[in-house]
Amino acid sequence: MNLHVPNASASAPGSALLAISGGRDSVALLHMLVSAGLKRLVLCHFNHGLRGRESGQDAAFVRRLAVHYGLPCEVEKADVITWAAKRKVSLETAARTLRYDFLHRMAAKHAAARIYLAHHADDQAETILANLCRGTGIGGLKGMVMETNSTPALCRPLLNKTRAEIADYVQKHGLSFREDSSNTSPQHRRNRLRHEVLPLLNAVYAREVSPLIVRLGKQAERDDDCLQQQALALIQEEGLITQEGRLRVTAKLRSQHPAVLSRVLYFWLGEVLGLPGLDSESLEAASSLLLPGGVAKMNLPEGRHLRRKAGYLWVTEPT
Ligand SMILES: Nc1ncnc2c1ncn2[C@@H]1O[C@H](COP(=O)(O)OP(=O)(O)OP(=O)(O)O)[C@@H](O)[C@H]1O
Repeated sequence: MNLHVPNASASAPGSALLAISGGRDSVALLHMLVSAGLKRLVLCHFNHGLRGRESGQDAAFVRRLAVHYGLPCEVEKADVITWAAKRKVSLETAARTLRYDFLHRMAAKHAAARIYLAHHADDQAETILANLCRGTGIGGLKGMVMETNSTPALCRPLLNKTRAEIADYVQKHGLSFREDSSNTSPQHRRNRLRHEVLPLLNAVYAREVSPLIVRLGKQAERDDDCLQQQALALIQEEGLITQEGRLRVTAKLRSQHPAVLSRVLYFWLGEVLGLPGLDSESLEAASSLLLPGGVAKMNLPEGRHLRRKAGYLWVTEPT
């Protein structure tokens, strides 16, 4: 299997982490990364403790893999259930948040510039479909990116490979891995997409729909990048964002295509002000505040408000 592995040369500076569950995909990626010559790899496993004894056995399996490959290993356990209950979030959200927090701490500890994840094309199709059903804009249609610009970068070298290709690889190389019993539980929406929705779509359209969804994701990424660049150039040229974090409503801003407008608003509200829970619907509604004579106030998630007055938009915090 041809795999593009950034930073694989043995002389590359710094180390990299592999987020490893012990499942088929991350075990395959471990084998590929080592085969590609990546030497300074740290295996990182997060024990969510959600599957009783099975969770402990996964962690023990990953430790044995690390010994087998002669690589360092970090394992951490957290009480995901209590954490989720305290913050009133779903177990899935809590598990993801705590796992990424662990991975970022480990990246700092090992001065790692990259975190490898074993997401593949079928995961990508499920992610895009899930985003679609939650009410995404084009941004959500992009799904996951192969490599983020962040530090540390999140790298997904398997994103173009299908689950079947990875299964073939694992079989060909005789790799053993852990089966996750929760991967079949219909309690998780993700599993229902995987085991019920996608097979039904395949049957209805008499073809594999995942590659089509992945292709749409790539097109969305390209088009969205172009619109984002236009929006960022406009923000800079016009000096749209003030030091106090307000948005200047200029004639040039108002004359923009709605696709550019919504990206200006997303950049301002999401990236600069860091507001959570912005979906395409609220961005569209926010665009209407830019129109002369349109509404001058709208509700934002978490009790905030967006207001327009005297040529500026700004956000008021909940009282
Ligand atoms: N417990 C964990 N500890 C560390 N990394 C994890 C863990 N669970 C998942 N990951 C990382 O996140 C990626 C995506 O997670 P996902 O839940 O889709 O994978 P999985 O089906 O549990 O495992 P795998 O991808 O290894 O078969 C994994 O490929 C792996 O890189």
